[in-house]
Amino acid sequence: MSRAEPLRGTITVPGDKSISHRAALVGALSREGIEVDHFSNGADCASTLDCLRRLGVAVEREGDRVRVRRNGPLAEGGLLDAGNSGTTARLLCGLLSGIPGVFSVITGDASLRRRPMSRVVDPLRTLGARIDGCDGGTKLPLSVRGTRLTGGLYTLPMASAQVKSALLLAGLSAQGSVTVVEPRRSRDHTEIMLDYLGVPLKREGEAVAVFPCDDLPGGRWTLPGDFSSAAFWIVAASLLAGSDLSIEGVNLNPTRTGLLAVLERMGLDCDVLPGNPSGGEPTGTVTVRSSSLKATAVDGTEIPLLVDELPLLAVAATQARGVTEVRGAAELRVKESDRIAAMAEGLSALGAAVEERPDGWVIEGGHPLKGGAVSSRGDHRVAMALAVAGLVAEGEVLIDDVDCVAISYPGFLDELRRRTGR
Ligand SMILES: O=C(O)C1=C[C@@H](OP(=O)(O)O)[C@@H](O)[C@H](O)C1
Ligand SMILES: C=C(OP(=O)(O)O)C(=O)O
Repeated sequence: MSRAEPLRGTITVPGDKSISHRAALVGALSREGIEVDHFSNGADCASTLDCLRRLGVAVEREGDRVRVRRNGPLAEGGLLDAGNSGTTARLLCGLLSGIPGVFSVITGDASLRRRPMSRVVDPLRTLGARIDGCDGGTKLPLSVRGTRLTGGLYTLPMASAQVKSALLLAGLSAQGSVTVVEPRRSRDHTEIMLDYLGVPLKREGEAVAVFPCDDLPGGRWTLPGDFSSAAFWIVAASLLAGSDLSIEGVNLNPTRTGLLAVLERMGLDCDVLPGNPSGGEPTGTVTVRSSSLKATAVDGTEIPLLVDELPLLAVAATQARGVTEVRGAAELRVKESDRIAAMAEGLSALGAAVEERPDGWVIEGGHPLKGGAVSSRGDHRVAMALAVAGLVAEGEVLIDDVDCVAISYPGFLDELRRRTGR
């Protein structure tokens, strides 16, 4: 089979998925509402918009422009289907638990119904939330009977932007302030957005506090490209000889760009050109050239800054000189699939030397990849990471269930084929 063509020129990626969810949810708490351009075209954010429509929120979508506005009190939502989206389920759970008189049941697809929900249910219950669900409220479906929550302080046992954001959204309709303390900073898009819109918020180190606010100010802005989607192009360009690719208008929030720091340590040849901030978020252009990578070690302190990019880092590690070790990433076992097992299985099937650990991998680089049949396990990030591995494999790589890519990046595989010929 022919080799993949180098990646050259410029590219843009879909609007940030995490920020799109948040813009929609914040809009639902505002009579003025939000209007954003470059809203994510992924299925996860469509799930958030569908849930909000069911709650009687005014949602309009024209291409990648989305308007969301609170249209009177929220209606009984009935059954809210978060699909494959952990962010939708967990953030909605927080938002709805504080709205008196609104009863809803949040559910999701088979993957989401396996994922842990006690991480949001337990802290919300300490504020007085009335939530029940499968396995004692640890799994979806969850029933949420909205009630006036108390304020309080919650110290998170793990760095999780979803748990933090669920609590902050709940706090906006509580009786007193809600403070969340994280062991390490996770993505801070909720804080940045509330601050950008002028919602009172206090940040001190890893603590953030919100105050009751029954009608949020609205706003209009353009969302940056999703760094997690750009990441596939960054790694692909670094691995393909002769590449020189610029990804424009991408979010450069340091709580998201941990992969760049790790790859730079591995010898990535790249430039970052800052652009204009959008909605309070830093953005810019990332230019990547083919690079000769060497191994590195990543531990728990860095994990929150590249949690969704770890499957892709595993691919880069198979092509680096030396042994790369990723530790402290047990969270990957409770994502859309068990991403530690999925990548160990997939990359090993292609000839990589990958040892699976409870909380990561040990990967000996430099073994040439061959073709083969691999499983995405229905997980969008696994499917796309394996597609990037396929670019440098000697034979054809067949990935099952690739439609899951539409969860975060619907056009990815077509664009990859068009640009690389593979
Ligand atoms: O808040 C968010 O938008 C997200 C937070 C992360 O999850 P955790 O909060 O579970 O770390 C991340 O993996 C997910 O893709 C999106
Ligand atoms: C883990 C992810 O998303 P979520 O938790 O929203 O399903 C992801 O997009 O990689």
